[in-house]
Amino acid sequence: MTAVYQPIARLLPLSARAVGTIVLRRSRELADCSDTELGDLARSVRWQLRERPGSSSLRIETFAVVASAIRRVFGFEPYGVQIRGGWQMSSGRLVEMQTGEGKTITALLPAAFHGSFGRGCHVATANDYLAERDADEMGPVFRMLGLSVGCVREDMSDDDRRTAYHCDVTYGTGKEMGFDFLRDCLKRGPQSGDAIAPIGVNELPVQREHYFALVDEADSVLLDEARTPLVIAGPPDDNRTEETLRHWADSTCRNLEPQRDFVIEAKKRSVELTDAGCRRVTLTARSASARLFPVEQLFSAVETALVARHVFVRDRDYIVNEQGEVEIIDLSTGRRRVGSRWQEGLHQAVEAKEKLVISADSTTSARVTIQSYFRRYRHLAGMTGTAMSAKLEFQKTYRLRTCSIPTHRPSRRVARPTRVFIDAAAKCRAIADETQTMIESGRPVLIGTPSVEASELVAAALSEAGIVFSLLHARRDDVEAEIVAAAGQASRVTVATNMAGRGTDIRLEDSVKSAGGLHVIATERHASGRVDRQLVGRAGRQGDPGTFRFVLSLDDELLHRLGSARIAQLKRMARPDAHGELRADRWEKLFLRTQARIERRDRKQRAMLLKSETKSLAACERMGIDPNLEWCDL
Ligand SMILES: Nc1ncnc2c1ncn2[C@@H]1O[C@H](COP(=O)(O)OP(=O)(O)OP(=O)(O)O)[C@@H](O)[C@H]1O
Repeated sequence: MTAVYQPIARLLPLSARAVGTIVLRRSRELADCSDTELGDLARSVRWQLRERPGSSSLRIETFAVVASAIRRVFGFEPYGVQIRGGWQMSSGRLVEMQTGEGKTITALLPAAFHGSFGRGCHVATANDYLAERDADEMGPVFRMLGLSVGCVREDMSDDDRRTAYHCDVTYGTGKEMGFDFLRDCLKRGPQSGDAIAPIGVNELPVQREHYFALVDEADSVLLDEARTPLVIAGPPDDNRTEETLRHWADSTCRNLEPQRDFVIEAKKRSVELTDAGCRRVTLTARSASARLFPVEQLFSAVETALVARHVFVRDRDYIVNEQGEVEIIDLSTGRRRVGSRWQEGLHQAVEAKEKLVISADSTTSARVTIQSYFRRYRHLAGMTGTAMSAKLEFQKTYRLRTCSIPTHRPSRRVARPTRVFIDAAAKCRAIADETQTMIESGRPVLIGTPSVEASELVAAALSEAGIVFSLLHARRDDVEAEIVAAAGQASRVTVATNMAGRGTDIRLEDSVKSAGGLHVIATERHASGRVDRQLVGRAGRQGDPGTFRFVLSLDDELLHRLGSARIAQLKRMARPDAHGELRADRWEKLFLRTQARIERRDRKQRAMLLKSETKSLAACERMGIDPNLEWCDL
């Protein structure tokens, strides 16, 4: 009978390519057996694997069984390159597979393999939409093999979370998993020392051991999000004094003048008061309660208020939701970071600027960096379309070796030459013209913008040109799945922030494929080149036709880091044509150089965070205390 495991006689050494051939051959042999027989075979292989976890023959059989289940559920079998990618991940590698090559299906192979050991396999993705989508769509494959699947979401109760983590395979965002780990640390309490008993102590943890994590969109989860540690806030400080201070600082900073009273450090996103500014602050009238603050605290509050007013922009860095709360927008994903708050009074300063109720400033109870959270896993693997450029960082930080998997079919994605304009208005006009040309030929267009604010600017230009479009950004995340599902229809125009730039699979109608596929217009270069490559990777997937173009301007957010004086100077030097267009061959380099500089700075910032974390971990280890709990008196 086909559904009986037969060890493969001669196995090693085997190349990943040969593994692909063997797995496919074996999975085709399993085509005749019933679903029940396949499930029984999966169970029997699983028990044997627990006895002999290192057996390559059993791993191949597991892959063949998963490949067979994929064919039954989706109607197609995995490609040889997907099996190669899955094999590398099951061996603890980080795999670069081009955008649209089918990484979600590929992940089933290593996830089912490691999920077989009954110790939990965590599939960490970049956002809730992807986690839920993948758990729903991939669930039937795991269930056919007798493996349980769960998904952790932000709004879940502890009991539901515990159930999800007790499944063989658990989907969720990297952040949510990190926060669950921290909440478990708080429940456990410090391992030694006279610490204050935490809230919820003695409750059961929700997570089990950290056995295997497979990180999807690995560069976003492990690098971009790793610049800020995950923090759980403790009990708030007294709020009345805070409120007085923030309101006073906000009204004071309105009377201060840039350059004379304060200097903005655009690169560091900070503001410093000059001597004249300090004098002006000291002389500003204060209410009785504001007089209680020492002068240094007043300076610092005014500087924070100035940052809130001049550096942080509504609808780019944050939105104000219907409940009148400030919600931070993650610049690399374009999504709201629910529950996240800026520290050191900045959140309150933004609330004062927006005339909202000032929330209490919280203290920190527990924290962990993304780096040290994922280094806890016994086995770590990952996949993304953009890994090779950060290969060294992955190796150094996570001890992850990166390998690149070729595409199944040659890519038919074509880059159209970049266009650069003198200002945002000229750029938006050109975007509207190009969109009009594309929709006339029956092609859908995806216009990627870096912020809610920028997407509304483009939207206004399209409306003016009479173009109908759908808008997707952090304030409209409830209609995300609907908009993405329609984005591949003929002549459909979608304007989206980075939310649609990663992971989204825009499926094309047949007529669209013959018209030339999806056209992506990237309206700015992002602070990271990887994010740009992800956005243009929405076109030309799975060997489909597709094109993309960068349309930039000297008003772009990326160039703000150069400072307003330098931008004004560049504009004076520029020689635009009658439509405001510049010679891209000369100007594109400016964008690429600025981007490279920011990437270097971000890399350094992550390295520094890891260094300081490593030091404090070593100190905690020497003292035998839990390094994630802040109330421990170090
Ligand atoms: N073996 C296969 N045969 C046919 N279609 C496939 C196969 N594998 C995946 N696909 C399809 O390819 C499309 C792209 O898949 P998916 O979104 O997983 O790509 P991806 O590599 O994760 O892309 P991205 O990097 O943009 O997230 C999906 O519609 C999926 O159903």
